[in-house]
Amino acid sequence: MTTSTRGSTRPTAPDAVLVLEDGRTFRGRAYGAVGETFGEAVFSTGMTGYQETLTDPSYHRQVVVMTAPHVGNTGVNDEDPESKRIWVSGYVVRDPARTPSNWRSRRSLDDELAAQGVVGISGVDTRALTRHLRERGAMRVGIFSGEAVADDATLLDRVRRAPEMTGADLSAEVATEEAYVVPAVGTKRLTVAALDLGIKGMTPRRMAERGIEVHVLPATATLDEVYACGPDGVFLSNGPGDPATADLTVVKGVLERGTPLFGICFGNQLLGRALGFGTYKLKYGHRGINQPVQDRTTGKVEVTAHNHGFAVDAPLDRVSDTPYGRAEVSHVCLNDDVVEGLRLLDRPVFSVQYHPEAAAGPHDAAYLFDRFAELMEAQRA
Ligand SMILES: NC(=O)CC[C@H](N)C(=O)O
Repeated sequence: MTTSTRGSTRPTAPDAVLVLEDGRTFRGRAYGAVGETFGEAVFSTGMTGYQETLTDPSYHRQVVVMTAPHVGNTGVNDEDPESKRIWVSGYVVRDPARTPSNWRSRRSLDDELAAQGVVGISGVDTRALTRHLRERGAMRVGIFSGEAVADDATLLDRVRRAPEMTGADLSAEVATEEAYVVPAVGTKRLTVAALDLGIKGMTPRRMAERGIEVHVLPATATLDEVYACGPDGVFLSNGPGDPATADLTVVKGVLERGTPLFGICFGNQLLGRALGFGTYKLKYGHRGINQPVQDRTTGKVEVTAHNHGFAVDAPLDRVSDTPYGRAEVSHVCLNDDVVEGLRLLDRPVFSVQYHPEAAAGPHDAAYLFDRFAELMEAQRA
């Protein structure tokens, strides 16, 4: 490990080009690894927390455009990653830090991206690119640098042959292969079985801090495997891909048994589908750490972290009858009225579309982990 925090944004980095599937191109310099990459172009409005974004498994197969103009200022540390590696398939920034500076910094972001083989591009007018994605919607993209650069028509053809996000089944590609346990901090109060569909590291930690022992299970775990640890509750994690592709057998099995259930993001979408609601692709999604959400059970507004491109299609104005009892939309995004949470009225089951684990992000929604613990304790009593 190098302890140098000097910047290494190479003044001589090769030319790079970003090609969107609708034919628009942006030119810049290679940032991180030199080569080529493909994915879905999405933008994140977070001004801090780039390490948490890069290592969130939900970003698998997405090329993330940062709207904050300066990226990499605090370098890369060993404490903030949300998983063992960077998952974004590409990274787009305007003006990378030349000299990262922070007491925790170990390396520059440029070096880290290169070491992990992540192709990026800098020097892009990310404002223009973001406005384009807002108007036209998230779409496929390719980044090409060094020897991968060719004429625009050839590159465009390759972008158009890359797989789409709609219909992508990706959880098993990012989830743990082996089950593991995150022990409770202090006295153990409860046990949770957490289905890893692309879980962020902070999520089991937030539960552990509340005296919960978390058994993290592979995405492919069966219902018997979920119940093998004798859980007080079941957790459905965030994750990449299209929720319409997910197998709902375990979720439905948990709902039938009436076990307390909490889901985040992909987990909210799976719960929604198990209840009989549809999911659909948003035009350009919500990504960032400054999204206003209202908790309709208390009326309170919270500022929250988001990363979702799909959403649940459930009525905002009435209670719905589902195979598992009455359900309602518990949280809503104040920017666009997108469903941000669901809850059952007759069973200890709820979920949110955003990220109460707050890594990185505001901590307004931490109460949801307390709510989960209270539901499990009430069920036990
Ligand atoms: N963070 C997540 O869990 C994302 C869920 C899903 N892949 C989406 O884009 O909506």
